[in-house]
Amino acid sequence: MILGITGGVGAGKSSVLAILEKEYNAKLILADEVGRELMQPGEANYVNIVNAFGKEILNEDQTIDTKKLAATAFSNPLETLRLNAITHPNVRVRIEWMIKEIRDKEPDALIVIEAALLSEGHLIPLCDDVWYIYTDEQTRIKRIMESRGYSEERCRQTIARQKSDAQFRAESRVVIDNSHSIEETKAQIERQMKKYR
Ligand SMILES: CC(C)(COP(=O)(O)OP(=O)(O)OC[C@H]1O[C@@H](n2cnc3c(N)ncnc32)[C@H](O)[C@@H]1O)[C@@H](O)C(=O)NCCC(=O)NCCS
Ligand SMILES: Nc1ncnc2c1ncn2[C@@H]1O[C@H](COP(=O)(O)OP(=O)(O)OP(=O)(O)O)[C@@H](O)[C@H]1O
Repeated sequence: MILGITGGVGAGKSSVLAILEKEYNAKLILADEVGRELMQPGEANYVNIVNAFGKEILNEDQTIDTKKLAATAFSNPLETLRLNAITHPNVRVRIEWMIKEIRDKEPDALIVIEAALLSEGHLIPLCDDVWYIYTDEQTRIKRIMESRGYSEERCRQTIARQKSDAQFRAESRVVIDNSHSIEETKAQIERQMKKYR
């Protein structure tokens, strides 16, 4: 079965993934990691990104400077759409390949795809179920400030740029509330996993 995991920055997606891997032997696919891999020179998205955003985004060694790309691509919504239109189709194709590879070795594997942009990347149709990892905003901000040293202002800005709580809920079937202890989150995961047995 394929499970999609989505949610905003610092909501606890990675923490839930770690539990699924350790306790349920899940095979993990991280969409952002796939996206970054496909931006490397010689990979499927490299040339199109450089053509769209210019040689100014390159490092001296010709790799893409992700900070420069982010500054241009996230400067306005149209540029973001442009980047997503270039990257998402190949990300999806690569993820479909990864699923096939996992299933060739282990037909009954639990496969988990993690993406904040699960719906934008057209990854929801690949999933048998979708979980939204929810943490109340105040707790998220506190955790991100502590773990990543971001200012409160930067946390709020990032959250504001992402989809709203209502949007995430609308595209998911299950809500995991990670606002409390990790043990409480584990118990919710266990309840869900029991339903699939
Ligand atoms: C463009 C990339 C390389 C920039 O990486 P970098 O580590 O420098 O920055 P990071 O991701 O932390 O983002 C930098 C800043 O941009 C903002 N930002 C990130 N993503 C988005 C977005 N989609 N829309 C608006 N702002 C965004 C962040 O809030 C942050 O403040 C990176 O965001 C990336 O790889 N994006 C594509 C990922 C992808 O294809 N995922 C697959 C989804 S299906
Ligand atoms: N239930 C919890 N109790 C306390 N701390 C938690 C809990 N869940 C997650 N955290 C901590 O909060 C921070 C953010 O969690 P995590 O990295 O899992 O979020 P994320 O959704 O993967 O974020 P991003 O999308 O930015 O990668 C981490 O430092 C993590 O250890």
